[in-house]
Amino acid sequence: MADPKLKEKLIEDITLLKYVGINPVIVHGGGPAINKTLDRLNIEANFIDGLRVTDKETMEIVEMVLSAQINKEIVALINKMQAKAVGVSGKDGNLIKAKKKEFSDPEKDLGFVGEVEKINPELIEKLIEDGYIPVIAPVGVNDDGEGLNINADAVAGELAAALKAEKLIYLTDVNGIRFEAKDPESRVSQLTFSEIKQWISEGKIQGGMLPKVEGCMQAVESGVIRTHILNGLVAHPLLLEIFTDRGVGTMILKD
Ligand SMILES: Nc1ncnc2c1ncn2[C@@H]1O[C@H](COP(=O)(O)OP(=O)(O)O)[C@@H](O)[C@H]1O
Ligand SMILES: CC(=O)N[C@@H](CCC(=O)OP(=O)(O)O)C(=O)O
Repeated sequence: MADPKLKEKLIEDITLLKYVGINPVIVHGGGPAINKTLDRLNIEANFIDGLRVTDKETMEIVEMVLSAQINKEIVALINKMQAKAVGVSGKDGNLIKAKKKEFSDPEKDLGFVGEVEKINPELIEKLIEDGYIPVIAPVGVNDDGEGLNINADAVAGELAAALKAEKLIYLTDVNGIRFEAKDPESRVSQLTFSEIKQWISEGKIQGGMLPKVEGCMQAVESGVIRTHILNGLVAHPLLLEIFTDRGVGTMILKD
């Protein structure tokens, strides 16, 4: 999504899906954009296990960049293409009820980082019914109405499960899950739950790929029929996956 041309092409394909009767729901991230703004403000970005350490000041930036900047950029692009989009964060309609993410190690405190407690999908269902493409920023809300920063992959998995989506598709910067993370030729077209658990324990799946496979497994357990991890850096990944038999990316399956 950092490449404006690729972003536009992708959004075009999403509007095409809507046009032919499929109901896409977009969950976006924005880690690099948050880092850029923090850098401009001379605030240091810190991560523990791939999650951003989010103090109050950082949370203000996270919410601003995700909900106001990235979200509205995507919404405006869709609307420009004659489709209808509405952008929301987890605060709207209590869409993403969240609680602070706690760790067994009490030394580990990420501040305003949350995990999903409950998705209230009614608002999204209503928007779909009315012909809109919902665009969702991964900010949750706690019981006190405070925003919590949640990994976008985790939100997408939870949301697909709550919506009983037919498909969950993660777009990333590699051609799928690989036996050797750095070797594109070692991509596998399918991976089962037990293989995933094995690969995680052997360190073959790690870093940013972890929340994606976890999201896929959770979605499948909740009734989502197909889950995929695809390369967002090639042309038309969604169309290839949905409308052709070409095996792009990796599909996650139950054993
Ligand atoms: N087995 C694996 N196969 C492919 N990529 C992997 C694997 N294990 C870890 N990764 C890493 O996961 C990254 C994708 O996650 P991430 O950087 O969070 O992407 P995004 O920003 O698209 O969500 C890849 O660039 C790769 O470095
Ligand atoms: C808790 C946590 O780390 N939240 C992420 C939310 C955005 C995100 O997930 O963006 P990407 O998909 O680009 O990584 C963050 O602050 O960067």
